[in-house]
Amino acid sequence: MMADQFVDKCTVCKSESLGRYVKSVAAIEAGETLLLEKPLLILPASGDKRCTNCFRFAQQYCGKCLISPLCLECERHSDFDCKTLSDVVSSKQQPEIQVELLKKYFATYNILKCLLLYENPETRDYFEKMLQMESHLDKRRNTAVWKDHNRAVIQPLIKSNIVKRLQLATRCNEEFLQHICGIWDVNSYEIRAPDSEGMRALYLNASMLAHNCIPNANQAIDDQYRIKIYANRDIDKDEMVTISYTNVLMGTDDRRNFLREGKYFHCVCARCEDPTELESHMSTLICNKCATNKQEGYILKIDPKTWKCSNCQHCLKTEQIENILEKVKEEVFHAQDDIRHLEYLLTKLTTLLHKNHYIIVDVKQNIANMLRTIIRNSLQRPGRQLYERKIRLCQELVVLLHIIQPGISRLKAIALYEMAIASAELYRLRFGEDEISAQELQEYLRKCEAMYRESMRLLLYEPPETPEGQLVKSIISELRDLRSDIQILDNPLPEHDDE
Ligand SMILES: C[S@@+](CC[C@H](N)C(=O)[O-])C[C@H]1O[C@@H](n2cnc3c(N)ncnc32)[C@H](O)[C@@H]1O
Repeated sequence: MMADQFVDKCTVCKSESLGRYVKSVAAIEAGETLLLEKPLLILPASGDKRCTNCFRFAQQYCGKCLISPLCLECERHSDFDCKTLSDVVSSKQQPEIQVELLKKYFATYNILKCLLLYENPETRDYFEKMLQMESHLDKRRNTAVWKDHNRAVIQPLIKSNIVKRLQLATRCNEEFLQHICGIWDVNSYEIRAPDSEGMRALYLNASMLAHNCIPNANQAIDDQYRIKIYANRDIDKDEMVTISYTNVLMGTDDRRNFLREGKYFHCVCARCEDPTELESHMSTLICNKCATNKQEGYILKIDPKTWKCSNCQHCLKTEQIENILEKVKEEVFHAQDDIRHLEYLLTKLTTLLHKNHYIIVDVKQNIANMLRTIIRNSLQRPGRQLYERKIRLCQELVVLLHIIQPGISRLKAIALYEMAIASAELYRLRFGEDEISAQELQEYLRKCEAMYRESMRLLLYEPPETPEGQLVKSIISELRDLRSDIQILDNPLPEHDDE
């Protein structure tokens, strides 16, 4: 449970607008580890009931304390938690603990886990540090999320009488419990559960990093739920160290909404403030007036209410754009899982949206994923068009990622890896059909080798026990095969003389 500190090159500062944030006090090189930290606590995602011992889905309760959720395979959980809770639950003191209420509103257990940090003298300091985290209590007061927590967690917890028996009893009023709920909503990281679904983890130090949509640091979580923060580019002395709280493949409106609704701030980073999103055009529409006149015009958001063509100055209201996007999203939804339909839609949408628009990128990602499955599961060798299409999609994604994730990027590494696999297969196929010479094949395979190497370079800083870390092993094995092919092409076997 020990919380590890940031390296000496980082320090925690405070400002009016950001609260606490992390800054570099010396130059940092791309790839340098800035923090490796164990979680303070892991909790299920909202609506899930997970085993408090192993985090698989829970089907029963601990036979001793009666309220800790467990899976069918786990019989025990933390000795301290179990003893504290069973003492409380089995005590004859009045008013009686409403165990059934706690079970019915099982999210109450998440807050109990936080309160148990205080009960345990060994973790009490961590609990107090947790309380210093930002909860945006005032911005959340009486909002839908506040009311939800009140209904499903806080009131049942208070009515169950359990908090009255804890050492924290006098502090455990609605406001205090809302503060803890807010801390989790604002500061927790989404992590992968054993079944690959999501759960949440809280880290005392990693929670202090500010957000930027083009961050200079990446986060990675290993199989023991430790978080690693590393620089994704060189960071100058006195720069703010930032990570991204959002998905980089979302458009500005969606990123800003996510940050406003979940993290309670308005992002003013370089990407959000630029209507072209640093020329990536991930939210740009095509001006059909200009297109009719065979001109190129891009419709960009120039203020919260207006979108304007960069060429003919034609304006649209934000509601009009929202209606267009709503319809497009519906069409995409109906085309799900049908690769031909998605390809058709893509052709249709490119007259309406920029080729890098986030909806187009999403459709392309869907197609690329389906192609991966088709290529992998084909009994016969898949047709070359499939490989060509896959390569093109990966190339386009890599070009886009150079703009929106310019430094060390996991997504770029994966796209390069998939591009290298498909390219090597395609060139081998073309060689097999006598379409390219041995020398050309060798040149192409060398290009694939360069892609694999670049992919590996981008994944070097990922902890080995993550899917991306494991990918490095696959790349090494692919590289070995590739090099052996290149070598054979260098020294072809002598022609077999049949006579
Ligand atoms: C995970 S916490 C970061 C630590 C927090 N500043 C503190 O003092 O505990 C997230 C909160 O930090 C602030 N924050 C982070 N990045 C920000 C940014 N780019 N602009 C404004 N506020 C930001 C917001 O208040 C946000 O809800």
